[in-house]
Amino acid sequence: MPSPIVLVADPLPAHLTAELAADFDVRHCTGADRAQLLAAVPEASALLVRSATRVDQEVLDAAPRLRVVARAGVGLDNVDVAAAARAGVVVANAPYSNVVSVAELTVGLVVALARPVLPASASVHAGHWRRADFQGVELAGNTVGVLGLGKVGELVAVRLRAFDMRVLTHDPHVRDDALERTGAQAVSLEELLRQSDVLTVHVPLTDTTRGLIGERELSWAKPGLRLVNTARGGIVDEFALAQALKEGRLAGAALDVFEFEPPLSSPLLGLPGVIATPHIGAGTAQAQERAGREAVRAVRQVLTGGAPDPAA
Ligand SMILES: NC(=O)C1=CN([C@@H]2O[C@H](COP(=O)(O)OP(=O)(O)OC[C@H]3O[C@@H](n4cnc5c(N)ncnc54)[C@H](O)[C@@H]3O)[C@@H](O)[C@H]2O)C=CC1
Ligand SMILES: O=C(O)CCC(=O)C(=O)O
Repeated sequence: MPSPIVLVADPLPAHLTAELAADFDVRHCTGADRAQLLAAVPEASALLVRSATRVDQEVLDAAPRLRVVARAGVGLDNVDVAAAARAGVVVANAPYSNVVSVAELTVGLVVALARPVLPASASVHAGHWRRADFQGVELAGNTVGVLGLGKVGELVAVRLRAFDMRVLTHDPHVRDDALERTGAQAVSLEELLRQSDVLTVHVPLTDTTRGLIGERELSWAKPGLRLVNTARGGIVDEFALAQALKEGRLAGAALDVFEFEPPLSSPLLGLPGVIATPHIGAGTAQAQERAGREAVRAVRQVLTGGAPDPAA
């Protein structure tokens, strides 16, 4: 009997896909466009993705043999989980694989907004020595608002408490033990914006969180707010954010994620005070190894008939 086909649609560590190739027919279509994906998927029993490949009804309809979609990462907004369930396809993600990496990048971005490290470095490289141009603010004593006190939000809160920041949070499902571990105080979304010097976004992108931080919410912002989003584009309205930055109501923003990636037409690109990174929250060797390993394990479990771990 021919080996089941495992289609690798986004880049994963090569040694992990090589391990799978010992038992399955592993085929790669990383960097493929939509038409190439739709042409490759009909034979596949398993599909391995990260965040770039959209697995929607069209892909599922084109894949009658598909048994598992394994997401080497956390967010499942690129997978139509309900449609997969209807089609009897298991969806597995890697919920703890990269949360430390995302939290660490977030803290780095919070620091980089408070102290203008990036423009100062560019200036020195350009041959200048302008110490007075790069005055920042101390984080100690500032208030950070953590929007979404889940796995990443909690790690961020604990790390920023170590900077002597006061931590507020807004999360409709917040658990008491998370508040205890972080020392965060739960407030309404409006209070979070009114009181925070730094707002950091850690909610998933869903129908209810799309546009959660828009024009109205930014009108509540404490003057000089610095905003960090390492969760998903689409949660923060990019046009409303650009307007608030242009009007000087916000002091800066750091974004790892954009509504459309790459964000070629984002109003935020080129704005002073905006730090932009190319969705690298999970971009560490350790996170990629863990996420890839969990995804590969899920594929193996489903294709060999073991009980799969459900998506979290
Ligand atoms: N930049 C990157 O490379 C990465 C980004 N992410 C993003 O980070 C997000 C968060 O990850 P985790 O912390 O692991 O998820 P999680 O599921 O552990 O936590 C999310 C939290 O958001 C809360 N929440 C949901 N709706 C909310 C709302 N309307 N207002 C306030 N809080 C709300 C939930 O109650 C939960 O506590 C992921 O969904 C993913 O999109 C995750 C990994 C890598
Ligand atoms: O590295 C990736 O695929 C993106 C990570 C991510 O955004 C996630 O795990 O939700």
